[in-house]
Amino acid sequence: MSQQRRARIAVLGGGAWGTALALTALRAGHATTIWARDPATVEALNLRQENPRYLPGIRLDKGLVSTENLAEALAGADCILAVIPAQTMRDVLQEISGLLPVGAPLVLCAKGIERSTGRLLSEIAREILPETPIAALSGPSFATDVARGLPTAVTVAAQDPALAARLAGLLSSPSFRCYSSTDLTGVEIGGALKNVLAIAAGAVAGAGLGASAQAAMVTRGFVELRRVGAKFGADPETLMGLSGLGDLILTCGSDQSRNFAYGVALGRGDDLSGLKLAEGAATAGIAARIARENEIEAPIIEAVDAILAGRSTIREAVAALMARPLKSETDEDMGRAT
Ligand SMILES: NC(=O)C1=CN([C@@H]2O[C@H](COP(=O)(O)OP(=O)(O)OC[C@H]3O[C@@H](n4cnc5c(N)ncnc54)[C@H](OP(=O)(O)O)[C@@H]3O)[C@@H](O)[C@H]2O)C=CC1
Ligand SMILES: O=C(CO)COP(=O)(O)O
Repeated sequence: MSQQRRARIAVLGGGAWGTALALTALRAGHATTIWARDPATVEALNLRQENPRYLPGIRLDKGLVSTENLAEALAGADCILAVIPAQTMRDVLQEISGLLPVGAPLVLCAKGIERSTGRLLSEIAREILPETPIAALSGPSFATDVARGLPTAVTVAAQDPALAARLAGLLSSPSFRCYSSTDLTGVEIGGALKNVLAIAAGAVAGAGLGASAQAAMVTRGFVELRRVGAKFGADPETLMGLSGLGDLILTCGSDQSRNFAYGVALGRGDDLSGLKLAEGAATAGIAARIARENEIEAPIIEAVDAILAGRSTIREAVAALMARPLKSETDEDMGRAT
């Protein structure tokens, strides 16, 4: 879909993905303001066209504006991109309620499930901002690739098909292609759970268990992602798309993924403190709980949770996975995957 008129876009979050998405909005022709809470980041974005903390070494396009003032960032915005970690989303949405321009859609760009409640980010947003149209953006997209202008495709989902299509048109540019979807839940589940599976794949790599084990882990992990998705009412086709399978392919095999890198460190037995944001570490426990409470078979997600919680070692977890009762690879349970 072609680019739409010049709009005002507010991006909440001056991290790697917030900065990269702000660049895409700018490149799509929109007046774009980043809200960041860190004064040094605001100054670097405004005065030096760089974000040394989160995108070191990347020269940013001219024209990006940043502010520490939330009301200033949101004033007159036609669209708001929420790009802060999933576990902080509730607090930030509470901060912006009362400041949002009427009718301006909120696009959730974080990938995770709220640890304390098991809620998807769209559910939290609807709870706090009942009048605001809600959408989500997800898919295989490393911030550094996007900031460098490398070709990238993602999915933008909203329950209202017209809103999804409008946002896809608004945010697309020659190097950033947005597909639209009405399966908001599916897109959110895919993005949240692939992070947990990327930790599993990284742990297998870090523990030196081999490429074959890694492929098996990703494939069987994808079955679990589809099972959980089915329980939430996600369309299986969505999970086969950019936000499910696409993002798994990207993040389960690349050190560029912070979740994969976290898993590698876990597998090697390295110190995990000081690593970059790995959303899967926060989502694993709640994803495992959701699976248990809904009687969904999700042994890999449960293993990641058990390892992170110190209840199991990687070798014990892998041995337990290998010792599970033999079964058919596919059957009639949920999209034929078991
Ligand atoms: N990086 C990527 O390639 C991609 C990331 N994502 C998703 O985007 C989300 C954000 O990731 P990303 O930008 O990479 O993370 P970063 O760690 O790079 O940046 C996080 C940003 O959020 C800010 N922040 C953290 N907590 C709060 C808070 N309580 N209130 C306000 N601001 C806060 C940080 O501010 P401060 O510096 O002050 O701490 C920082 O600006 C994650 O859910 C991630 O999964 C999705 C696709 C790609
Ligand atoms: O979600 C991402 C790419 O699509 C980024 O992955 P990481 O958060 O693992 O770096």
